[in-house]
Amino acid sequence: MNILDKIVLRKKEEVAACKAQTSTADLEKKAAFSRETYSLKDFLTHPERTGIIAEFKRKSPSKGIINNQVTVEEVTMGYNQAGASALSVLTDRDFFMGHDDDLMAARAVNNIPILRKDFMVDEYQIIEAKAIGADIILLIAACLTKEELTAFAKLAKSLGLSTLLEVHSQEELDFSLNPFIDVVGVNNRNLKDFTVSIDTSLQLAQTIPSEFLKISESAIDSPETIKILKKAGFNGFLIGENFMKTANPGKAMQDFVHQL
Ligand SMILES: O=P(O)(O)OC[C@@H](O)[C@@H](O)c1c[nH]c2ccccc12
Repeated sequence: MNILDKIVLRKKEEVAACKAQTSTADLEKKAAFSRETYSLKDFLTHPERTGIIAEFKRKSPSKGIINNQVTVEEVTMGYNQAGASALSVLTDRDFFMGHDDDLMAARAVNNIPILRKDFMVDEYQIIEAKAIGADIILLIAACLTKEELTAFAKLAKSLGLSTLLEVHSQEELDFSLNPFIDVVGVNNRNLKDFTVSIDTSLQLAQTIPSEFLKISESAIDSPETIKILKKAGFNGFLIGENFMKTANPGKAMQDFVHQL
């Protein structure tokens, strides 16, 4: 079984356990559930922001521990000050050492959009995303059907959340677009075997319909790469490890941004 299948299998068990503990009616009573959300599109195109979606990630299945020494508050505030258009916070526990509490902590100290970085397999998690203070959800085409992608993005829209659709191939792009999607992300990392290539973004850039903003995700480790991706038409760049692997991720982002 590939790693993505393993994560999805585990996620379905986890969601079933959460549902048994907390009803959606209870989630809807949380203070954050009724907050005004920030729009990903607005912040990606804001002239004073960099287009970078900067990620807080302690650990990943492909790299193991990346950084377990920093706090989510210091890192996300550093990213925000360095000009991030949005923040991405992993909330998956078993494979990424993340937690819903991390997102809530980031929410408390930042006024820019936050992506709940997790594997969405059930509508429950979208209501939960709003209840913990997220603004954006990720829908991964590699683990959802066309019907799920439409229903999930539609629900997100009705809650005021932005949807980032993640694709890795032309086949995925062909079946996964729908009118409720806000932004299309091309993942340079294949989630089934962990191989990475920026060419994935460069190739798919041509065929993403122009009404969608485009972001390139993963394995971006130099300002030079951003310049190439911008030329290819990308509006946003999701970066995690390159900043998280340093002792001061906010400072690392600031230095990176100065070279753009
Ligand atoms: O750390 P990187 O290589 O800069 O990648 C960040 C982000 O793109 C990556 O964490 C990611 C992209 N899509 C995902 C889906 C699930 C978990 C993680 C991801």
